[in-house]
Amino acid sequence: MSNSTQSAALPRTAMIGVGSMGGAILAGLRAPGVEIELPIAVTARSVSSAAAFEGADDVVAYAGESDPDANRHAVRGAGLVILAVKPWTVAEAARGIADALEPGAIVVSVAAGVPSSAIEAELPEGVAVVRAMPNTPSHIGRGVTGIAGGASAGEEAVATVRRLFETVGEVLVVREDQINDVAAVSGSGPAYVYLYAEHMIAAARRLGFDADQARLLVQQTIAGAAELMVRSDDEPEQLRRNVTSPKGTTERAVEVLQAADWGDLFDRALAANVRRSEELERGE
Ligand SMILES: NC(=O)C1=CN([C@@H]2O[C@H](COP(=O)(O)OP(=O)(O)OC[C@H]3O[C@@H](n4cnc5c(N)ncnc54)[C@H](OP(=O)(O)O)[C@@H]3O)[C@@H](O)[C@H]2O)C=CC1
Ligand SMILES: O=C(O)[C@@H]1CCC=N1
Repeated sequence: MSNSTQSAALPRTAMIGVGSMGGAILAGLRAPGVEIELPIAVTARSVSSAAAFEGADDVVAYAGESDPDANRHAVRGAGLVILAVKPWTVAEAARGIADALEPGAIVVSVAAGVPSSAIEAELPEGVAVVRAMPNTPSHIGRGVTGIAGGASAGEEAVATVRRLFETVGEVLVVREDQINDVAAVSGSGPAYVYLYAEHMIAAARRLGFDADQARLLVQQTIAGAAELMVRSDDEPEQLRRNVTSPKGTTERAVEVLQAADWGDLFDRALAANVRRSEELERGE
């Protein structure tokens, strides 16, 4: 990797689809201090989604509903193109932009269950395809993204995509056959945390706290515990033991929780997630 690849501003970037995930990456890219050639071009299907960017000087938005060539307009002049549409529409989106892509463009797909080969089949020679599996905390620069180059992607393309996702959090380069596992752990992971938060808030309310009180107690507990885990050299198990005084109150609650066999529960949940990626790969 050359020094210029490491230090240069990110190239002009187009984002095809700017919903939950595309929007989170975009928010991270628009944060102060991120060096990227502007404007970032984004597309949505509906006029109402694109209208959210009216008046922005760093983003230009197109809507397929009013402009059938929206995606093609967006990718013109872009060195990086992020496909952030639903998995079952990725191949069609790639086909639609194929002849408008800049030579040497890098196409990054964040879709679950869409192999790079399926995207490469729609694109001209010389376009590098990289898979990425980010997560929504990218919105605040705290994402984690697994990336894997397809057969068309050389080291430099993977390095550029790495720099892209490093602007919105941490990056792990993996083999493409590990992307489904990344989706199961960290791509979907925030949902598991929010599910835990939902249940803790509901349980706190049943103890008698009002909605604001319950939200404050649970939100700050999760945020504080997560930040402590990130900053500490201790493993989560030790951090748990630090809370669990012998013969104390935590011990009793943890005993109840452990009885639910979380190991088996998480094995089954992650396996179900991976199976869904495999179904998507088969077009189901
Ligand atoms: N959500 C997540 O946490 C994660 C999602 N992913 C992947 O990200 C991808 C997008 O998921 P998500 O963001 O949740 O989905 P959303 O439904 O939130 O967003 C989809 C976006 O695509 C737009 N869109 C639909 N069709 C087109 C089209 N033909 N051309 C341009 N834009 C179009 C939609 O526009 P409109 O708003 O007008 O409908 C919307 O902006 C999926 O492939 C998913 O696997 C990966 C990791 C995590
Ligand atoms: O639920 C999904 O399919 C996407 C992929 C990972 C997170 N969200």
